[in-house]
Amino acid sequence: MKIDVRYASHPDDLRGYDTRTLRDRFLVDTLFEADQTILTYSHVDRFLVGGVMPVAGPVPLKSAKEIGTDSFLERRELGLYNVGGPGRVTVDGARFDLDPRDALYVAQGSASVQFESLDRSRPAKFYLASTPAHARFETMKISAAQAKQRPLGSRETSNERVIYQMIHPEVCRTAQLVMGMTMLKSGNMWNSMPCHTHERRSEVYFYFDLPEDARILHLMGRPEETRHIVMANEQAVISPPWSIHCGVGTHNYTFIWAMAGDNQTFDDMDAVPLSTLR
Ligand SMILES: O=C(O)C(=O)C[C@H](O)C(=O)CO
Ligand SMILES: [Zn+2]
Repeated sequence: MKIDVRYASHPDDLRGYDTRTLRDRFLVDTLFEADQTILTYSHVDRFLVGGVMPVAGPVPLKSAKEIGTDSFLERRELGLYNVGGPGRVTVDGARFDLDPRDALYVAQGSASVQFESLDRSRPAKFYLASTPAHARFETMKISAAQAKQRPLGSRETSNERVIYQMIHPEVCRTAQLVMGMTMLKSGNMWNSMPCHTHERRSEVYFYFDLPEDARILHLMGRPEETRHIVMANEQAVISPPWSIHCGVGTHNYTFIWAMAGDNQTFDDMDAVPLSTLR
């Protein structure tokens, strides 16, 4: 298991960041390596994000000194998506088979979690997001068909997309974690534009379904002082509570968003008028 620790930063710090520093602080550039658990521990809302790609055999989810408990989920909850081939997650002996784009919420207090691929020639890739949890709720598998779907945007503004709210209070109860998937329609490149902030919550975006030679320009920073991070397929980016988070691709793509903080109110966003962006 590998864990990279990221500290929280003050918005004013961004003024002095060069490209390398910006990427080191916010970009999670590698999530999947065969039979490895690759995690990033962010001090922003104590988010843990990462990936597991089991190839040779099952991979267990282990705790670590950075997490500070005997088992990973002793004081945390976990949301995950399969973005690879067919896979299986076993939680305290209960098996959950996940097709591509299926999600699983794993309850706080679950003692053992194990990941495996059902077809070694097409390994499963599990994208994980975990946050501290004060209470235990039900472990639950959620497919895109069970999601609360919210179509948004238009072709004219190149942001026609569907938001699939999956680990969301109306679908699956959690202590604080809220997760979903946004799929852009073909020919549409912009996500989350017009953009927003929500100081009550922080967020992590994980981009996938992007061709290898395509890129996304992810925008972050305070609305009046923005920066961009050039991102490739299957990379994630941490958005502190003070930051906008939106992007434009050279091709359409899908992304998984995960939020944690003071509320679970998806629509509690502070819209940023385009005229104020700098
Ligand atoms: O496409 C979008 O717009 C989104 O998916 C927005 C994210 O869900 C988000 O940032 C929620 O706060
Ligand atoms: Zn947001």
